[in-house]
Amino acid sequence: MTTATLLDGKAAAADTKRELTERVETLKSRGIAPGLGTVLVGDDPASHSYVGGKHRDCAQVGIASIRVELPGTATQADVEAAVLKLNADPACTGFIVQLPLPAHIDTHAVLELIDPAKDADGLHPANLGRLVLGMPGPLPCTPRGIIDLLRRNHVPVTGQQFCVIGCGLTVGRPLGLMLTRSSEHATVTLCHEATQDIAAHARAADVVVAAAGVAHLVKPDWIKPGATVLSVGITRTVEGILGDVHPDVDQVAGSLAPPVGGVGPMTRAMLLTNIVEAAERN
Ligand SMILES: Nc1nc(=O)c2c([nH]1)NC[C@@H]1CN(c3ccc(C(=O)N[C@@H](CCC(=O)O)C(=O)O)cc3)C=[N+]21
Repeated sequence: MTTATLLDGKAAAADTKRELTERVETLKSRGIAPGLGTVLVGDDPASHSYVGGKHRDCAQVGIASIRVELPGTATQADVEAAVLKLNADPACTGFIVQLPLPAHIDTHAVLELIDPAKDADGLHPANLGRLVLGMPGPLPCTPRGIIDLLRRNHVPVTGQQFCVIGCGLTVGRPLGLMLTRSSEHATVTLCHEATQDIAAHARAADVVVAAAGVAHLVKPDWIKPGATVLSVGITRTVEGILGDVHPDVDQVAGSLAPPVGGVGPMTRAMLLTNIVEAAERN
């Protein structure tokens, strides 16, 4: 039995960061200093580790970073005040509010307060609307990272059949929108909790994207031999990180993005790309 070719997100992210370092130099020579802001609420260790990674990335490519941390007891008004402050801060050219926010916070109200021109996640309603309309603007980082990872590995997209499992705000939903744009023109089946026979949809696909957050959901017999598979969702257990794709899928797939070192590093690289592009637009 053969094993799938690795879709190496770490290597692709390193290439992206090299390209961005040059663009940041050019911006600085024109007197523009890009700066990423992050708003982190509460003390979830995973969120702290992600945000820490984002600031390390910024330092690598020469982007300044502004870190705002609020306690888990922060009120709606506290979180909204932090957003308004970054909107007004000229040193911050783009920022994100790390999700998920604590349950007592109205996430949509917070996202809607972000200045759309500083929305580094592409999750403001105006920017999601621009995506639907095919207008230029910041794009959600994980779907953008998925498409870029496929492109850098010469995996065909146009005309291909995609099965996207999970239709959350940060991955599945915007990925479906991006893949069906005229620049990609893929055919997409978006599956979710109420889908009957997800396995049958997956078996019909040239590319399967698993972003449901259910450990080992996608089994080897769900995959058409030679298909491309991306394991995006993760579940943290005491034994370690489990992806949405069962490890034995490696024996059937043609290429595979693993749950660690796959799409994650590309998500971070696309955040930097959004920051640089926003600075270039202004
Ligand atoms: N407003 C907002 N925007 C996001 O983009 C966002 C978010 N909130 N909340 C959480 C999810 C998750 N996410 C990841 C980013 C990088 C890795 C990543 O770099 N992972 C490393 C491993 C890191 C580890 O060990 O945990 C890897 O795959 O090699 C993972 C997950 C961004 N998200």
